[in-house]
Formats: sequence, C-alpha cells, structure tokens
Amino acid sequence: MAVYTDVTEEDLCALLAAYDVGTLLSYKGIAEGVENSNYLLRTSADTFILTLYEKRVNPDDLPFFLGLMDHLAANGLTCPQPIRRRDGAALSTLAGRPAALISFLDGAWPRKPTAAHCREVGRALARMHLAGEGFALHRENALSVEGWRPLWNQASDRADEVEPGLGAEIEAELTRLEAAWPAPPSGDASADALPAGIIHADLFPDNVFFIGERLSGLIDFYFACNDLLAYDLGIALNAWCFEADGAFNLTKGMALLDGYQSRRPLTPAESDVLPLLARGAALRFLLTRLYDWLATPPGALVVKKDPLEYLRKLRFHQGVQNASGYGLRPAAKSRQAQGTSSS
Ligand SMILES: Nc1ncnc2c1ncn2[C@@H]1O[C@H](COP(=O)(O)OP(=O)(O)OP(=O)(O)O)[C@@H](O)[C@H]1O
Ligand SMILES: N[C@@H](CCO)C(=O)O
Repeated sequence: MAVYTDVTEEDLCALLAAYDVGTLLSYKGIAEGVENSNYLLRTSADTFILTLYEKRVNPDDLPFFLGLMDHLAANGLTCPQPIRRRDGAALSTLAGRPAALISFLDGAWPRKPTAAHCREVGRALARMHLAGEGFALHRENALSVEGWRPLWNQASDRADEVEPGLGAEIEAELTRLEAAWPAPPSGDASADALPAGIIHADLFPDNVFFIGERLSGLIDFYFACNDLLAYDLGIALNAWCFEADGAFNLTKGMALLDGYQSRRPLTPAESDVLPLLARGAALRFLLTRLYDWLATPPGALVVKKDPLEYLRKLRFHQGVQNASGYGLRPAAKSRQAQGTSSS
C-alpha cells in the first residue's frame, strides 16, 4: 500500500479550515500507488484526494506539477486539479510533508486493458501532448538517459541477486543506449528534429481512469517533464500492450498508435526512432524497479513491482527493427481504418 505518512483527524481538520471545502466527514488511506501517500476525503461539500509528497518528489518541482494540472485542464484535458486554499496557495504542509488537496476524478483504472482501452489511451496521450503546448514552466526529465547510470550505479552490485547475469545484461544495454540516444531537444525546427514538449512519463493503466470503455481522465502527473513526445509513446507501448505472459500484443499496439495518430500524426523521424525510445523506456522502468526492489526493506507496506517484467519487455524491443513491429501504420491509413476524423 502507499500510505507512508499517517495523518490525524485533528491535523486534517486544521488543514481543511484553510480551504473552502466544507467540513470533514470521513477519510481513509488509499492502498494503491507506490510513490506518494494518498487519502480519500469526504467533506460536507465534495470528495477530494489529499496527496502527501514522499521521497521521490522534489518539493521544488511541485509548482510545475500542480501548475501543469491547471494548464492541461484549462486546455481541455480531463484531469484532477489542485484546490486552492483561501489564501490562493495550492500547496500546504501536513505531518511535515508538502501536501495538496486535489479534485476527485470519477472512474476506475482498467485491470484488464483491451485494444479499445489502448486506442482511447493513444488519443488521450496525443491530446495531452497538444494541451501541454504553451505551459510556461520547464522540468528536465530526471529519469531520461542521463539519469539511468547514476541509478544503475546504486543497484549494479546486487543485480545478480535478482537474476544471475542481469548485471552484465543491463550494463551492455545501458552502454548501447547511451551511445544511440537522440540528442536533447534543441528547439531546432528542421524536418528530422524530434518534437519535444510536456510528457506524462508514467502513463500506466493505473493512471488512466475509464467509465466503461470511455476514458474519464488521466491522473498522477508527478513524473511529467519536458522530453521527446515520442518517448511517452514508448512508455505507453510498454505499459499497455504486453500480455501477462510477456508477449507483445500487436492489435493493442496498433490501436494505441492509431488512437495517437488520430490526433497527432507522428513525423517520419519519430517513427524511425520509436523502437529505440521504447527500448529506453523499458530500461528506465527496469532500473527504477530494480532499485526499489533492492532498496525496499522486507515488511515495508508497499507492493514492490517486478523488475524482470521489464527485462522481458526490453528483450522484445531489442528484436524490433522498425515501428511497424509495434503496429504503426501511416497516419492516413490508420485514420481510414478507424473510420473517424480526429474527434
Ligand atoms: N484525483 C484522483 N481522483 C480519484 N482517485 C485518485 C486521484 N488521485 C489518486 N487517486 C487514487 O489514488 C491511487 C494512487 O494515486 P497515484 O497513482 O497518484 O499515486 P502514486 O503513489 O503517485 O502512484 P504511482 O505508483 O502510480 O506513481 C490511484 O490509483 C487512485 O485510486
Ligand atoms: N509506473 C511505475 C511505478 C510508478 O512510478 C512502474 O510500474 O514501475
């Protein structure tokens, strides 16, 4: 579960007094998630989420995350929004942690994603990339290629405890990706420049809510940053399009990419680089999961995520020659197949 920090009813009532949100009726910790502590709050006015920001969130980044939610919502994306205090601030302090009260989003994340879900996710991801345009704040991706080796250095000694040979395999892959990774976005507008902007960077099924097969919104923007837009697609392909037995599901890949391209067609340069970016995305989650796997003490109240799931995904990407291996087809064709316009 992810409730690292306990809060008392007394502290909570004192906190809510700073907001115009009615009085507390009930609250409970939310077991899901691994990063932050989340509480579901019912007040006489509405339902809210209270998030206390934990270890991996740098407090200096909070204005970016909270401002981004406001910006995306103002530009038509359905996502939670920070509730302002009476003094206008979005951030509070509770139990010694930075904390924010966030609007509650209806829906539930899909436990068994279908191709229809994947198509909706592709659309929503493109919408988010477009809605992010014009956001004034900037945040480097701390978990892009430059961040991988420092993470690896903290886990490499013990990697073979998780699987014999894992250390050598990661070292070789990291070295290859460091050499091949595209240069950081430069603002260059040439045809082969890769489009960059605001990315979600963690668009896993547990961060996308649906009501039936209709997507009701995206949550958890706490890894969002500025990076290559197609890298976000690489992350989403990893998170949504593999089956439990480790096989890549081409139908889901096609649906996700068609959905994306119905709103934002990929450039030829993005299509070319997608296998590399998907491969890097697999290594990124392999490394963070491996680090957490080794660093989380036994008995900690959090469900550890399996690093080896991402080793299997990484090996799949190593064999993908071009983006058609994920189901990518020319934007016009994918639109015809969907029989939709860009609505
Ligand atoms: N705005 C919201 N509306 C409704 N439920 C929410 C909202 N924000 C969070 N939740 C609930 O809390 C859970 C955990 O939230 P979130 O994914 O933000 O936590 P996290 O610890 O940052 O997780 P992750 O491991 O995905 O990074 C979600 O799965 C969802 O059930
Ligand atoms: N989505 C991440 C955990 C949250 O950072 C993972 O599945 O490894």
